[in-house]
Amino acid sequence: MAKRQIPVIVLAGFLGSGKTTLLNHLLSRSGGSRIGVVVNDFGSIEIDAMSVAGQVDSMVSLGNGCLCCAVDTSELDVFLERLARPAARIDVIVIEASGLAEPQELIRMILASDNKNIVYGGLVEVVDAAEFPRTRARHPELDRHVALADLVVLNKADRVGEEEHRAVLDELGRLAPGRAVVPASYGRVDPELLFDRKPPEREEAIRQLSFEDLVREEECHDHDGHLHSAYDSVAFTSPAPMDPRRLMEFLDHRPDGLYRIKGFVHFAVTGHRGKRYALHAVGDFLRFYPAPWGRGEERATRLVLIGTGIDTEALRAGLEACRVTEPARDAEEHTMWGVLRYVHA
Ligand SMILES: Nc1nc2c(ncn2[C@@H]2O[C@H](COP(=O)(O)OP(=O)(O)OP(=O)(O)O)[C@@H](O)[C@H]2O)c(=O)[nH]1
Repeated sequence: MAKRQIPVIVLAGFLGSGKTTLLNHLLSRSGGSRIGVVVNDFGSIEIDAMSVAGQVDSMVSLGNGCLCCAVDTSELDVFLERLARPAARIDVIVIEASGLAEPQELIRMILASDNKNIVYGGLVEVVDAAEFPRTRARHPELDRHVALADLVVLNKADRVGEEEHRAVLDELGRLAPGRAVVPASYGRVDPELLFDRKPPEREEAIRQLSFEDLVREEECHDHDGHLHSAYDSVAFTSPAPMDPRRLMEFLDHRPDGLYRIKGFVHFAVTGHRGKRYALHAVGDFLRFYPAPWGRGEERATRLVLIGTGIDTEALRAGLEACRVTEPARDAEEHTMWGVLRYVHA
């Protein structure tokens, strides 16, 4: 009997659309299936790797740079090999691309892989319902990403009204005719949609795509047209706690081009020292998510800022100015009020 090949699914979507959230949902709802995960961060701190729940033995992380350019087929193969070895007992592999990756490059790499144990399993494109019209206007290449998708997840349905939702759905229908578009909130899709999707016509579509992609391989290695070529990132780490008021001042005045912030913040404030504040900014959206620090986890702030036309040195200096450098007692609780405004969903 032929050995079953492990499907490799590419999970893509623009910065902050909800890929890690969807991945965590899949991991928590995988039932008996074992999911191998490859995460890829644009910044040099592996925030995504730290945000993927409970993955230790079946996750590999490729930090610093988009997978589509920073890694070539043979390097990706090494990681896929690790996950696809029989001892790992993996049923499906999900590659979470960075929010600025070119999905077609990843697909091309998977199709060009020498690994006989894996097979390309499709592209899932996550779309942020609230941001899509604006993001698309700035990055028309997103239309192409949506058009390549086998499944489009229209995420953050909770953030838009009925009319806006319908308009984005219609637009996606035009961009990816005949493709499944699944509305979701917090990435809560039925895992069956991803793991068990093999209608015959899809295989044909993939074959055509592979041919085109491989023929265009040379052109594709000119990365100037890639989404990430216009973006810069700042990675900031500080063992010193952050001053909540100064940090809020910094966040409230973040420049327009600074589209995405993610990571964890350490505050030395009475009643909050034991909490790791996950921070997410996506466009105008800003949220903190407090959760206890892990046992033995180093208390430090680790942030990645990603944007276009940003002054990276000024941003770094701005964050450095938020550090509490003088050793003192914990700050009083009311200094956290500005942060707490952004805690509830
Ligand atoms: N309101 C709302 N927020 C969501 C939803 N899905 C994700 N988020 C929030 O959006 C932010 C970004 O989510 P992530 O899952 O980190 O997005 P991502 O695509 O992995 O981000 P990058 O890796 O930076 O590209 C987080 O604050 C999430 O909690 C949703 O359906 N509704």
